[in-house]
Amino acid sequence: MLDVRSLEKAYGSKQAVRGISFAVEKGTVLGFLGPNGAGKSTTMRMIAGVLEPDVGDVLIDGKSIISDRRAAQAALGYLPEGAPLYNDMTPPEFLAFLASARQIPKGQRKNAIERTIADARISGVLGQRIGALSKGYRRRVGLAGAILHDPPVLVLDEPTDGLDPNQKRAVRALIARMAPTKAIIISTHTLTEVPAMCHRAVLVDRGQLVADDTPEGLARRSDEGSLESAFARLTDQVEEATL
Ligand SMILES: Nc1ncnc2c1ncn2[C@@H]1O[C@H](COP(=O)(O)OP(=O)(O)OP(=O)(O)O)[C@@H](O)[C@H]1O
Repeated sequence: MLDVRSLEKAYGSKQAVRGISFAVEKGTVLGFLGPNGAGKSTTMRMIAGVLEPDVGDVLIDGKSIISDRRAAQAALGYLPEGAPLYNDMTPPEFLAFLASARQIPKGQRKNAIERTIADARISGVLGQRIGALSKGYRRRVGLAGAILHDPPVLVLDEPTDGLDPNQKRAVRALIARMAPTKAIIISTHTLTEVPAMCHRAVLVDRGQLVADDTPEGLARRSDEGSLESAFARLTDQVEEATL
């Protein structure tokens, strides 16, 4: 359902992504892990079609993000890092705006917005301006925007960032509910939530993929058998290089 092929991206002389490939099938939640600066957000932005790769392509539901971008983006929901939102709008105004931009048929918009408000658990803040919401609620409104058109592929850059434990649990539950019918990629720095949330984990380091395994398989690659120690071992050189 999502096919990431040999992506490369440089910012000037900085090679941020150096040939990343992986595929995600329907029913899979993939944790996209790596240290700060590993290239996760850059890769996710290329998958979402907001940043053009220097090399490579991404197929979303069979459509190329390069040569058939509109069709590919129609099959994709993307929550960017620190999601940009329209601060003067209320959440329903924002969702109505997106429903129109996403060309959801007029007769289906009300239902889509109501379903999304319930799924993202934002019914308590519908009358408030997005700019006045707490960070956690803004994150959930961003998530609502990503799932409004019920896309088969979701790319979520740190969806639980800034949420309190209850909200984190609600987002994890929402992802679990959506998982059987979608291919989902989630980046997170909270390794403890990976086994609970993800079927597979891809670890990137300095722009390259260094592991692609189940969370349990990844954890077994360290002597201690924990995800934290496997993460440290597999990305160790970067830690030393930056000390
Ligand atoms: N717009 C940009 N211009 C120049 N360099 C950039 C830009 N965006 C990212 N980089 C660099 O590219 C590399 C990869 O950054 P990226 O944000 O993709 O990493 P990340 O894995 O998402 O990191 P984090 O976990 O800190 O969010 C880093 O070295 C970063 O400094």
